Amino acid sequence: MKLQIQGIDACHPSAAPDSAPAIKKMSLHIDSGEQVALIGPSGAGKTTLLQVLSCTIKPQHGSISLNDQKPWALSKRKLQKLRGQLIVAPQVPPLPPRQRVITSVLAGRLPAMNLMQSIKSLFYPVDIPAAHSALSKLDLPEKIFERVDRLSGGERQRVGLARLFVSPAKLWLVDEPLSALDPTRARQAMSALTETAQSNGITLVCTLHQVDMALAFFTRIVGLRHGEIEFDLPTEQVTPAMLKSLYSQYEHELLGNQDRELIEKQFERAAPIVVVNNCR
Ligand SMILES: Nc1ncnc2c1ncn2[C@@H]1O[C@H](COP(=O)(O)OP(=O)(O)OP(=O)(O)O)[C@@H](O)[C@H]1O
Repeated sequence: MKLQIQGIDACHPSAAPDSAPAIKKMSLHIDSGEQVALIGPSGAGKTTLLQVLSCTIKPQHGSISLNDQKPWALSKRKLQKLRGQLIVAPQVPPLPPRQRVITSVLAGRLPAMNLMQSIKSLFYPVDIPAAHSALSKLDLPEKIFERVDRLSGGERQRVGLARLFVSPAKLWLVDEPLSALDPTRARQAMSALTETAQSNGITLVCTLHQVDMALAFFTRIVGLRHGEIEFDLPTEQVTPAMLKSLYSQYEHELLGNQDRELIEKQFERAAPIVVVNNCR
């Protein structure tokens, strides 16, 4: 799916009336099948941008189009149909506690279903092989019939990501997919997401706090700060100086607990990290 925003201002519906827009005069074009990482300090507007792209937040100014359709000019029914062509993976997936993992995973198909199909699917999870295959990509197939409230935080996050793999959507909007994952699992998940998206021609837009992951797995990086795009570049053109400027006054977010020299070396690395696919 192709995305285009032009001169967008956007605010959260619950924001104070006098607050500055979370997204300011932003323009961005993303081609069908592209994989883009959104990085930047906390509060930069990454999640808000995903909400604008998912047609959850209506911009105050500017225009947006998805596959050349202007969502906010569509009828309710057509807007719903358009939303069915995309899927959002929030940072904390909304998983009903007593639900089985299989049902939660297959819920990835709900946005593309009508009401009757959705209700039926909640009671009769029919496609066990698809759920199993999706969970296997994240090394979690043995939990397929487990209850969601018996999973760890990282396992829940992986269930939320497994939804993407069963969805027919052509646009994946993924918010902080690695926040509850250890480094090995994080690489495994990132590898599964980018490889599956690429082989299925899916457009992937993903917010990340882990800059090294963004540099290792994405070909295009958009740096956001204070609701504006500070840079939008092919990964190989992103320099340590740009990253320092993007995170200036927020260096703790960039460096975390790692040594500055180590992370600078990571920025300079051109080749992707070697991914361990089976880490059990
Ligand atoms: N539900 C909300 N209601 C009102 N304002 C909000 C809401 N969510 C975010 N904001 C504001 O919008 C701005 C952008 O927030 P956003 O969540 O998009 O940033 P972010 O870059 O995703 O941050 P983080 O990395 O911490 O998730 C911030 O100033 C924030 O305070």
